[in-house]
Amino acid sequence: MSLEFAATVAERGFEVRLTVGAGETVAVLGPNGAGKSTLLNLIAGLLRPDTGEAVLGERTLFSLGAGGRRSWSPPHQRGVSMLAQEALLFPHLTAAENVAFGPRSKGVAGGAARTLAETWLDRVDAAALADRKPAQLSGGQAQRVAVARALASDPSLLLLDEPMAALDVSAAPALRRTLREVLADRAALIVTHDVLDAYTLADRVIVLQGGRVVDQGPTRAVLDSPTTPFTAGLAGLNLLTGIAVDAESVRTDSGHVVRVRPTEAFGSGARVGVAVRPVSVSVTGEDPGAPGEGMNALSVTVTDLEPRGDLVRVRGDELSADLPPAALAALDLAPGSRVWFVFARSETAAYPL
Ligand SMILES: Nc1ncnc2c1ncn2[C@@H]1O[C@H](COP(=O)(O)OP(=O)(O)OP(=O)(O)O)[C@@H](O)[C@H]1O
Repeated sequence: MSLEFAATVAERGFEVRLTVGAGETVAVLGPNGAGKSTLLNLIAGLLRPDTGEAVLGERTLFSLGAGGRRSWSPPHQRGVSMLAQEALLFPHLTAAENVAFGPRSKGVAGGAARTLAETWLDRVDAAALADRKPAQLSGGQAQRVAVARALASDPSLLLLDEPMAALDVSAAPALRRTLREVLADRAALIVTHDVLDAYTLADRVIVLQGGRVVDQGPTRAVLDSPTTPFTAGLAGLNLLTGIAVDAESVRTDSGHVVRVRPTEAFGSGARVGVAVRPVSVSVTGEDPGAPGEGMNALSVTVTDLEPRGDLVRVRGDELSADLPPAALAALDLAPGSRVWFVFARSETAAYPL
């Protein structure tokens, strides 16, 4: 079943229109305060928008026009299930009783509800946990049971609010695998801060910022060619923005001319983005002079240094470089150092914004 959604909430500066196709999983990305929880709460019926309309399959979730027809379905009549960061199971019920609770409250008889609960627990690899109380479950196990509970009521749309966020890193991969299976043929929206979730679980991503959709499209397309600094940061890419001089060079907003891999995707004068991986950027303390045809050398002031795994990220005004610690020691870098960031034209991807 598909979702057509449009809503405004003036108090929060929220104005979003989106669709989720039948069987499609859409990841919702965005910085803190972007409106991700607001979006889920509007769909779930926990928050009423000022204006807008949402239709899930044949069902109108709300229709609140200025003047026109006004309707509003309460949360339990929406065919929507929400999976939160915490499993939020009823502590006095067993895992199976927790899963059976939704079907029971819709009138499914005890035996049938129990069978349904066992089927769903089995689907999420939690059959062995059926008779345990929540206090006897690990965080990952409890979240698995919560997935079964969310699906047992056969929702038309599943909402997931950072479902892996509260789990320790060792429990997250197994739950991600389970979600990958259960989301395969299901309409779902997943709010996440983790780009891995977007890559592994979502067909499409929507990027929210300041209550608006600032970017959307197939996951790979959005993350490979980011149009906002936020999306570039998520994708682990540098994003330079500027105006195309011709098919192979771009004048960045700060006035550098960058040679890019030639492309026919835009003409001169177009507004473009140039993505470069930080590992493709090297740093030198000596003025490289005029670099070769295929190279770029940008004079940069170092703003900060941040350890990232085996590498250190050196941030400059508009670009970052990831260097091994030994290379860094040889350069004697500190915030305020003047250096040159060097990268090959062949390591860039330029695209219209
Ligand atoms: N209960 C509330 N009353 C009024 N404004 C709110 C309320 N909750 C959130 N807001 C505001 O609405 C905007 C969107 O917040 P929201 O919680 O939806 O963002 P988010 O993307 O989920 O952020 P985070 O990643 O921090 O959870 C923010 O400006 C926030 O301050």
